Amino acid sequence: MLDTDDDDNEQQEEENESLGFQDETFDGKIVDFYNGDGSSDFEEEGEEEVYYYDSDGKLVNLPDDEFDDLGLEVKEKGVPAVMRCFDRAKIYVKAGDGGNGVVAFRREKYVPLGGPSGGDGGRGGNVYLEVDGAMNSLLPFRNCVHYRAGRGAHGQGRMMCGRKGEDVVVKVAPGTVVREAGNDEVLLELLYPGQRALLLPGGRGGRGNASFKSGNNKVPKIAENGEEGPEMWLELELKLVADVGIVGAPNAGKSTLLSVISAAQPEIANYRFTTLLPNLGVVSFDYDSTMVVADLPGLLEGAHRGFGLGHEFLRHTERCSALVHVVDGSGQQPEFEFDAVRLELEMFSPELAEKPFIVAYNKMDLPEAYENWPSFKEKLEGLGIETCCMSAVKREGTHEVISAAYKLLQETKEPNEGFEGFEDPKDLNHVADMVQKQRSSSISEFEITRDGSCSTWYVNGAGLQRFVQMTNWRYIDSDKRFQHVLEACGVNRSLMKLGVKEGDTVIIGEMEMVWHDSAENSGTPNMKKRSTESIKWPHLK
Ligand SMILES: Nc1nc2c(ncn2[C@@H]2O[C@H](COP(=O)(O)OP(=O)(O)OP(=O)(O)O)[C@@H](O)[C@H]2O)c(=O)[nH]1
Ligand SMILES: [Mg+2]
Repeated sequence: MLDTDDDDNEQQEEENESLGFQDETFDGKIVDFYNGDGSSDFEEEGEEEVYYYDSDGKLVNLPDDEFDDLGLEVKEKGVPAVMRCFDRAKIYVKAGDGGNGVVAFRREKYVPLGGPSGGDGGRGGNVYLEVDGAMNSLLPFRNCVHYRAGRGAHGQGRMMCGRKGEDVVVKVAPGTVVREAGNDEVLLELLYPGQRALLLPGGRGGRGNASFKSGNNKVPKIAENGEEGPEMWLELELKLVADVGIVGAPNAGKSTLLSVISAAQPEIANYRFTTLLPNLGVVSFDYDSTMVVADLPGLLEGAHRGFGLGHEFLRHTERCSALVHVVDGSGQQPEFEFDAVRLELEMFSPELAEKPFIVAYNKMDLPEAYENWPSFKEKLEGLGIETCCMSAVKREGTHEVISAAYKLLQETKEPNEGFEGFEDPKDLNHVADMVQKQRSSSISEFEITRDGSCSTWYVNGAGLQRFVQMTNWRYIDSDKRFQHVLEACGVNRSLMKLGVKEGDTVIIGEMEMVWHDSAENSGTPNMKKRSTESIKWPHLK
């Protein structure tokens, strides 16, 4: 019998550990932060200390104010991986490179001088972000982090242009906020199923020699490389789009309420933290009036310090217009439980605490809840808080609760507040427009810097770097065109003004060049590649 108990205990401990419960043996006694009935062991023993996990994972106690001074990050501790990953993700996206153009000449019987016929390369594939209504988390990004669009096919003879690269469509959940990694500025808010944003346009295909034909040069032996596709690391953050959020302590009956009022089937069980990820349900009253309700994980006293599941998930309520606060009436002190959860909401964000809410006193079918109800009601009504009682399991009073929530919603809701700008699908492409604008910057905009030893010059300019990258040095005429462009856009002049000397190194984009004061046959200043092979400069981005 004893053995079985021990086994059971061990199993429970393991479960708790994986769930992030903060029961821990400390100084030989069991410390339980929260007893589930609104009381805590510290209080019963008259202790005021705060316990936290230090860097070695040991439980230490500290007075409250000193704890705050420490600024410790304990939130993530013990939070299950599934919870940590479902609403934040970091992904890499890259648009496809353009295909290369080719040099070819038409050779045909009875067509003696067929002329250049090298086709252009195909455009690289684009990267799109699309809202998938069936997704409710960002968990798929745990397994797949890199998204690359296909490269365009190379051009071919007979004026044949290359095929366009395959697009990549990254599906995200409704309510996903997109930022560039390391930058707080929001790039996109993807709210409604079906919304699609062009994020990165594919690289342009390189031109084949047919495109270079001109009156001066009727047999051009030149073709371009395809343009490299832009790349980016993105940070995705999910903020669920719901009208009403159900909050409350663990095991209060939040999921049961959602299952009764909507067709959602969240997991319901008689233990704390059954719900680890928020669930959404659609409540419909009649044909036109529906509202989306989110059932959130349980909130504990001390959640802002990382107790229980922490309170990170509360940001999903930021888009809710109203809250339903479910209180377990069968607990020993429902008022205490109510206050503790309210305090956590306030600590998370003052705006959240200011959202209109109603209190749903649950489990009225149990005698202890029934007995406590009058005093609870009296206390909250004294504070001017709207309170309803219900038994979610027996489906009694739930309609009143949800009707009251709907009424609150009607009073407060401002449709799509703050996101009107993104409603127009054209606006969703503003990131792509920005990337495109950056890429098409003029080659005459550049800046010249010089390193400490004075013999290396760096020419920086997006347009110029792109030109260097697209120059295909295998073709004879490329070098000539390169020299001509440098001359025309003023790089040579600027370098000479700054005092460049024979043999100095000039770095443009990924290319390393050597400066010559006068070229062998022309007598004009010139730059030559360091070797016949293109030398990629490793430190430059
Ligand atoms: N007697 C009674 N039990 C209820 C009632 N509502 C919920 N329960 C029970 O309370 C337990 C917890 O219910 P859940 O709906 O999982 O509670 P929760 O608030 O979602 O819990 P977490 O997800 O763990 O935070 C389950 O065993 C339910 O059957 C009720 O009105 N009366
Ligand atoms: Mg639940």
